[in-house]
Amino acid sequence: MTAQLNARGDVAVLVPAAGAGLRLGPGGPKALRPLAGEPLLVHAIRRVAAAPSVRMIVVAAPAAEVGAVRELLAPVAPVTVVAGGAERQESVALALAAVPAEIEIVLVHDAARALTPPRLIESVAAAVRAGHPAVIPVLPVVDTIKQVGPGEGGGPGEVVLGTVDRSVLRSVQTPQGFRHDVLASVHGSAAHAHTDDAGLVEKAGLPVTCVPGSELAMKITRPLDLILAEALLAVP
Ligand SMILES: Nc1ccn([C@@H]2O[C@H](COP(=O)(O)OP(=O)(O)OP(=O)(O)O)[C@@H](O)[C@H]2O)c(=O)n1
Ligand SMILES: C[C@](O)(CO)[C@H](O)COP(=O)(O)O
Repeated sequence: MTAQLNARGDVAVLVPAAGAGLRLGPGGPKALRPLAGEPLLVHAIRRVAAAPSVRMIVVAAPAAEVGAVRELLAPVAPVTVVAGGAERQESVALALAAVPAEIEIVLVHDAARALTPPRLIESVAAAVRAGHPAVIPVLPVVDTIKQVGPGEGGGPGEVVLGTVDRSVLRSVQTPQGFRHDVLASVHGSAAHAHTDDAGLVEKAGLPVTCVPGSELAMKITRPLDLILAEALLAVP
């Protein structure tokens, strides 16, 4: 049976959580590492489940942890847990296969963006509901961005080839939202690896619409991010 939250919701949220977390340093799978005493995945799922549009959550867990993740999340929210794959894209495809056809809006959301507020989930879902086939939350880029290449003579070090106009660049977050048929079609025909799901939609020539992202949706990637996330949790 499909685990359901709000039966009147029209959104399924896929939560890829099968990554190793290599950039976080030694330890278990990232989604299961603690933040203020609870696994990152628990923080993430609690916030997803609090978004009123969400009818179903599918978590892609590390293959060896499927049972443990089911037990961990049982008191948090009704979730479907599947085994993830070797790459994020594969984990998303495996989770997508568990979503029934009648759910028309599918969001893909990293477990690593554990503090994403429910209102961002709602705003992405609303934009898909309004007719956009693919929607991403974005933030402006704050650093100056340089394009670099190998130095002369192929020696060590890089040299700057140019400065990119940052006013046209955006930092991309999750959840990314899609019409179910669009996401299924681009994942079904994906020939190349992409770092996000919207990349597959772009490749298929469909428009991807941006909505304002949130600083709270930061991706916990490196050790400093855990410290920042803990500080953010302490903000009333
Ligand atoms: N094979 C994979 C790889 C990643 N992910 C998930 O995709 C999200 C974004 O990935 P990232 O934050 O880069 O996590 P990791 O791949 O675990 O990080 P690293 O590259 O440092 O190992 C995470 O929630 C991660 O668990 C996944 O489900 N399956
Ligand atoms: C999907 C994503 O979070 C958008 O910013 C990001 O691309 C995932 O990062 P990864 O390092 O490729 O897993």
